[in-house]
Amino acid sequence: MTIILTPYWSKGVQRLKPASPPPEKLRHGLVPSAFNEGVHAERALAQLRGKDQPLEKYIFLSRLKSDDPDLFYKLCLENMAEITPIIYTPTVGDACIQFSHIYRRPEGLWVSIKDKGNIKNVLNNWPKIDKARISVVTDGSRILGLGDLGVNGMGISIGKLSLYVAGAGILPQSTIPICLDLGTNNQAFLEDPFYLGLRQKRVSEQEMDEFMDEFMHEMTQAFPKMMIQFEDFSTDKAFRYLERYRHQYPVFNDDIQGTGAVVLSGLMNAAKLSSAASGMPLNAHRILFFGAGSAGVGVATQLQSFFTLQGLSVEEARRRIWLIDSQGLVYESRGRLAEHKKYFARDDYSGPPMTDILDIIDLCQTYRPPRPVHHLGEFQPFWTGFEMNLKCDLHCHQGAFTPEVLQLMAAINPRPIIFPLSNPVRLSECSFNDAVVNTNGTVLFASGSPFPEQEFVGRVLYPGQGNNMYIFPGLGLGAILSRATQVTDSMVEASSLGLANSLTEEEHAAGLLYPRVERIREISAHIAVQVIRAAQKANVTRSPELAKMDDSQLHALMKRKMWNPSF
Ligand SMILES: NC(=O)C1=CN([C@@H]2O[C@H](COP(=O)(O)OP(=O)(O)OC[C@H]3O[C@@H](n4cnc5c(N)ncnc54)[C@H](OP(=O)(O)O)[C@@H]3O)[C@@H](O)[C@H]2O)C=CC1
Ligand SMILES: CC(=O)C(=O)O
Ligand SMILES: [Mg+2]
Repeated sequence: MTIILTPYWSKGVQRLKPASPPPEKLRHGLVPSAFNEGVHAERALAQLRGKDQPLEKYIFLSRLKSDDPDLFYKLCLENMAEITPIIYTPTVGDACIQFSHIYRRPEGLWVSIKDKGNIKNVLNNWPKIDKARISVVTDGSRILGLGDLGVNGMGISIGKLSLYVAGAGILPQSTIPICLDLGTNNQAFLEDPFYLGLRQKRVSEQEMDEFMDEFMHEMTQAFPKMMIQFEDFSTDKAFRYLERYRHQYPVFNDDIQGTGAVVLSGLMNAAKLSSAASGMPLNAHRILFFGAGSAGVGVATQLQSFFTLQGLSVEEARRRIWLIDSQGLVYESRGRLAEHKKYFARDDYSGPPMTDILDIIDLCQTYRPPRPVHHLGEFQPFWTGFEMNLKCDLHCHQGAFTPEVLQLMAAINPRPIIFPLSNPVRLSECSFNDAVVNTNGTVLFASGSPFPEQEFVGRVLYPGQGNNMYIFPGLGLGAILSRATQVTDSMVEASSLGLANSLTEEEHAAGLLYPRVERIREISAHIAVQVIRAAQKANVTRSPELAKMDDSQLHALMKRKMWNPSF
């Protein structure tokens, strides 16, 4: 039996925790005589499985994490496929909606607009200041596809950081979930007596800019070794703050860049499978996005950059992208467009607004570029659509990929690539089952939240999970260990290529687009090595000693640095 301190928020309070192996003299009388750690882990798993509702499981695990982090992470690591959907999407979506109701004890840092001018002191209250390495920061303004959840968004920062620990072996004490309380426009929350945030509407853009400038400055002062992940800011803020700080601080936006990387990776593997049927390389595809927000435009940007590496001109690459937003096809002459949509807006369509997805697919399919483009398959009569989006207040668009859409995709593609990436599950644009049935089993599928495998005419088909959770743990680990001063585009791209080529023979043979989640640590180590190499090339590292290591030494270092639960 060892004695450990309870987590930072109740400094000074001591609590007993069985540890392995328990020294006999401390142990006697403090635990039941037949207590055994192995059995205890099984007991905890049985308790978890005994709960009926996903939210109850979430609450159980959340309590377990604060009582006994070693046991919590042991269970996570040994049961990744079962536990990830509880601590992360989809259940974390319900947990965020209910956060103020299920709240039990503090976890993470809360910085509010009332702290403006005093943020330094708030950050300095963090007890493990010298250990801090990674923070996930949200302002709760666009949590998953659930809209403005105000400070309830803390649940997403907590969930992502649990995956940093489980998926990349970051020390639990090195993680800081942060929620910025800048008000909320969610009226139901403002009227909810249990709501944990300020009772005020969101502050103006100017006020938020001033707050963010102070916050970012103080973060790097208080935590000089910190990497910052921006998470689930609403579209305009996501783009604005990434641009504002990315060249000044080590920061990346998970929804724009992490999603760009994970989707490019899945698409590369999907294109290999589809090209076996069509002979068409990835850079010859046309990509249709359902949703033109931070995720859609983030992925489009990542793909465009990849296409240029594959030999397309910037203009040719741009023309591969088609965007749909809430008003339909995004094109220049449609009228005023938000800044982030302008670059990919079509300039070769000027008719009336197109709002029907089937019509847009037709237009995209029959589109011919203004100038002939040599050997890249531009004139092949099919395209690939993959799609994403949807906000919470738009529940009617859940299931936007109707049977007709799926059937049309299957009619024009031997292996249609369909990625319904919206989270959580209930906002998915289609289910795996619908995609399989309506494409006669030919679909190459990845969704944001997990779906079960399907049997189809005697074969088992596996859905992919195209979720940035495959990227950020490895990207963050690489950035932390190289002590990167910035997160460059090349580092993000390296994470994507690292993920794409991390599948085993067996995973390729099973037709998977992403590796099995049980291998997440191995994958994160692999990604981190690629990220470090990219950081070195870009001259943004502060760890010169890593440059002297070859890849296998670096890989071994990653493994050594990973924290393991001591249960
Ligand atoms: N799988 C993954 O790893 C990730 C998944 N996501 C998921 O993607 C979804 C979107 O995220 P994000 O892009 O950041 O959100 P944003 O709010 O930035 O963008 C949403 C986009 O959807 C469009 N839209 C809304 N309603 C409709 C509609 N009825 N028809 C067509 N388009 C519509 C919006 O149009 P308009 O611009 O006109 O308002 C906007 O372009 C969320 O569900 C999120 O959980 C996000 C990040 C990663
Ligand atoms: C996965 C994720 O980051 C999102 O849905 O916002
Ligand atoms: Mg997100």
